[in-house]
Amino acid sequence: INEIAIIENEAFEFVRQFYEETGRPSNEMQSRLAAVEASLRETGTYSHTVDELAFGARVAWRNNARCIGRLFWESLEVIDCRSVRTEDRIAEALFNHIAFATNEGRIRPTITVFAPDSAEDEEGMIRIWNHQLVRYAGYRTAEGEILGDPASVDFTEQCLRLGWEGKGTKYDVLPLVIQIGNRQPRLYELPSHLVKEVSLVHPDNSAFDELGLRWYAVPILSDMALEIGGLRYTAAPFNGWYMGTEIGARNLSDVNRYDELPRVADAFGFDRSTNASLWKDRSLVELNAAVIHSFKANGVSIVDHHTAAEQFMRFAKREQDNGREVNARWSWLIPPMSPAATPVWHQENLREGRVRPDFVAQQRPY
Ligand code: HEM
Ligand SMILES: N/C(=N/c1cccc(CO[C@@H]2CCNC2)c1)c1cccs1
Repeated sequence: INEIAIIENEAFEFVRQFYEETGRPSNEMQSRLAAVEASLRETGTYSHTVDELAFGARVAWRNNARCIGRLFWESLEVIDCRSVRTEDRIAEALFNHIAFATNEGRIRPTITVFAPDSAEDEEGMIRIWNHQLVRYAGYRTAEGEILGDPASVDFTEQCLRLGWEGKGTKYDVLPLVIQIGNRQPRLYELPSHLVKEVSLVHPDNSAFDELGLRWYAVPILSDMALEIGGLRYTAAPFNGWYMGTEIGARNLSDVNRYDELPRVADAFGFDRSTNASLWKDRSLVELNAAVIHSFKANGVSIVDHHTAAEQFMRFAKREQDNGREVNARWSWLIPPMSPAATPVWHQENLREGRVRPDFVAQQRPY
């Protein structure tokens, strides 16, 4: 019973926020509140209207303390797939998400929302096992080395266990793994024409191009839950565009990721015998410059960390002007490269609290 009371509190708070923030009449709010209460009493759950769902997804983005890209929260494209109930049709919807969001490179921030874990005719919770819809495999080799992305080793081993066979290259795109309830998870290879990738080249140094570095165009997070008004959407993949440092200062440069800084340094002839040459810093700058240059040259949306930081400051100001508190975690909002050279670094009064709607981490399904 108290579980229903908790859902009811969250539901009423969300419905009130929806009607007030969108300027809908209060008499309509009252009748909506009564309908939600009746549904909770009869079935222990309720359903969002399409407008409530879209508003909730956008506000969840606006609320997330760790996102630097929130200036554009109102333009999120919301695809309602709550009626899609088979693995095959979920896979089809995910293919459509990739194509729609990629948009030939003019990336559209998009979320596809599948049924919540409390849906009435539920056949079981829907989970996408992938961390992101597009990501590279990581293989532990016989010599104890890792080929590909070390961050993907566990998931890759699950895919192999479930019957997938990778090509065994450094940049193998992983399959989708979709599970409903505790049924056998189903695997779906991504059609290659859907997966846009960017080969990384440097504007001033062709020796860099010989490194053969590349990355995929669109980051589509698929393992977080979207919580709105007491309902939990356990499969709600969402994408924006990349901030360059994610690829250049973490994914390709972390020692426990692709660890490419030594090879970048050698392509520029930096002195790697001493820290004092700042060869790692020089390599980070050149690698990140190559990422931004290559994405733009290929017409793929990307934002540099200075522009992204300025956009966040504009977002924070606009929220304050609208009388809303900004939910923010400083340690995530500063970029991993030249953080003190961005205005976010010097922003003192950033606070974080528990807000809803929001995106939340969920337990790994494997
Ligand atoms: C439009 C361009 C966007 C940019 C440039 C951007 C940038 C970022 C960056 C750099 C991070 C930190 C990631 C990390 O350090 O690993 C982040 C976190 C996050 N972003 Fe955004 N974002 C964008 C759009 C979105 C959208 C559309 C959503 C959801 C609708 C979203 C939700 C989140 C969430 C939930 C996190 C925290 C993830 C976690 O806790 O692991 N972002 N964003
Ligand atoms: N640019 C992005 N970057 C990320 C946003 C959220 C999470 C991540 C990856 O998070 C991993 C888990 C925690 N750090 C790495 C990356 C976006 C992905 C989806 C929408 S925007």
